[in-house]
Amino acid sequence: MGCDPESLVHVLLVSFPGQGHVNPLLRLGKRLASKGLLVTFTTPDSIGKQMRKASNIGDDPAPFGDGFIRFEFFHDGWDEDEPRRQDLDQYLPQLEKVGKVLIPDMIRRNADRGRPVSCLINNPFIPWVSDVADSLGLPSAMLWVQSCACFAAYYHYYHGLVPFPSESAMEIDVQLPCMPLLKHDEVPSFLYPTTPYPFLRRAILGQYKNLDKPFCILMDTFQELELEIIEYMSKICPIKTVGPLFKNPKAPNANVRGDFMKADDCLGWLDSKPAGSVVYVSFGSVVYLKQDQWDEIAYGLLNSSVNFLWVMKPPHKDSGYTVLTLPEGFQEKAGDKGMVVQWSPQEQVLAHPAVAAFVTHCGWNSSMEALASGMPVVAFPQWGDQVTDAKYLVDVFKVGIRMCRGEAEDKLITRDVVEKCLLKATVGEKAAEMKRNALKWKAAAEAAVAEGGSSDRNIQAFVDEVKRRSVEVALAKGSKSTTVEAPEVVRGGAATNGKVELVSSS
Ligand SMILES: O=c1ccn([C@@H]2O[C@H](COP(=O)(O)OP(=O)(O)O[C@H]3O[C@H](CO)[C@@H](O)[C@H](O)[C@H]3O)[C@@H](O)[C@H]2O)c(=O)[nH]1
Ligand SMILES: O=C(O)c1ccc(O)c(O)c1
Repeated sequence: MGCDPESLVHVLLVSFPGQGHVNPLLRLGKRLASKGLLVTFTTPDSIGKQMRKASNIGDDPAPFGDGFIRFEFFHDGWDEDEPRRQDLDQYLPQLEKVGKVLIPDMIRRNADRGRPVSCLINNPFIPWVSDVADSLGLPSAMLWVQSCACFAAYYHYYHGLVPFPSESAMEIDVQLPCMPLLKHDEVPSFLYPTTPYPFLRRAILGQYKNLDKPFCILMDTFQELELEIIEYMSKICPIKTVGPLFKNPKAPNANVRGDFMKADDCLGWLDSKPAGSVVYVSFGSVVYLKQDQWDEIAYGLLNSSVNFLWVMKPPHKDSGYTVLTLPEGFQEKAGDKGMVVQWSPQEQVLAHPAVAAFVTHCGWNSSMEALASGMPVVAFPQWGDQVTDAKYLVDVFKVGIRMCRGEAEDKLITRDVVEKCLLKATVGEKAAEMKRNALKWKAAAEAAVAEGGSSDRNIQAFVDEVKRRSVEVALAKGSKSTTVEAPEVVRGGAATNGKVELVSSS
């Protein structure tokens, strides 16, 4: 292509500094860059420093497909070791105060260097980014990083459209349009009146206050996966599904990554294991289990005799969690059957033929990565959207079995239950059925992101719209515009809009 970054339409991606937020927004950035945009990714430098260290992020724009991606971090105004970052009720207002000054500064600096920004994109928890865009006369979009079902649940709660569990009726089921009936504990748990995390409810619902500002709500899901609810919510909000974002067929550049910690090398160990013989166990970046539950999982793994790869990430120093330990003699008993790491290269692990199943907390990134990798799951949700994702993985997508219902149940899952679930997910008819369904979702996910697929058409239409608006912005500002090619005609779809047929024994 041979063009220089300054000649491209420039979008600024602003991320909340959480792993589950950075990963999908950076993946979106790579997708947009591969379609010929200049993408700047920004988040506070407290996390930026960790990302630079873990992923060799350089200072120059990295070529990516037909475009470029570059990083620029900003200081959130607090000392490096400030513990208040762990308290969202304090940190989110601080981010807003600082960001409302520093993001416009960053945009002005870029304009001075011949890279005027044409559009801002944020993820949840930092809805003020669209206010910044508005104040500068720029369009904004938002990337929703959870399922459309959860988006709908929060939307209906926020607008009071259907009854949710309340202090006077704690255990009511919730019926949302175009969704299966959710039991009270399958609704995103931050909406329970008794949630220990009301600050997360406030953080998520903050986005809904500003939902009329972004011209587009991008989602890391795909049409075929959540067909009815996507169609329903699309009539209410300007939704474009663009997932699974971690699959980038046009530019699979694995070097640009957003990990906060360098992944331990476990792929060689996986290579040494027979196909379909390993269970991968990981609870994402924020969930931290109690020691007694950890012990039961440890014994369940040992007693089941399956090979396992287990992620045991260290807790954040200010999280208040005490460091988990493994039972005495665990590593010796496991021998070469088990590997314990602090952080894994999860995308590659899920794609590895040795892995048979994924014990997951059902964060949406992990859920999408599992579905799109054809990987059956054992659902171990704790809170938030995880309990809803678990319901979908098990009962709707039919790729999983349940090991627990969530933290709110306050129930110790014993080693016998862990062992039984591991065996059910790896051998026998149920395991085979889940694998068949998972492979169907993998194929559907690949079709969605392939050229002409539903997500590819949506991302192309979004890029075309950003280019069109960039001309308007430049005209309004009376400044010189970047060169904009005529928008490509949206191609006809190769993907079916039909349902993926699943097998089910229950
Ligand atoms: O050893 C590991 C463990 C995780 N990951 C990656 O880290 C991300 C984790 O994201 P997710 O599975 O969504 O979990 P959390 O980090 O816990 O995400 C938080 O944010 C998500 C988006 O809002 C929510 O869906 C979750 O419930 C919430 O816990 C994924 O991309 C994983 O591939 C690794 O690369 N290596
Ligand atoms: O979106 C969420 O549910 C969620 C909760 C806690 C986190 O730390 C996070 O990054 C996301």
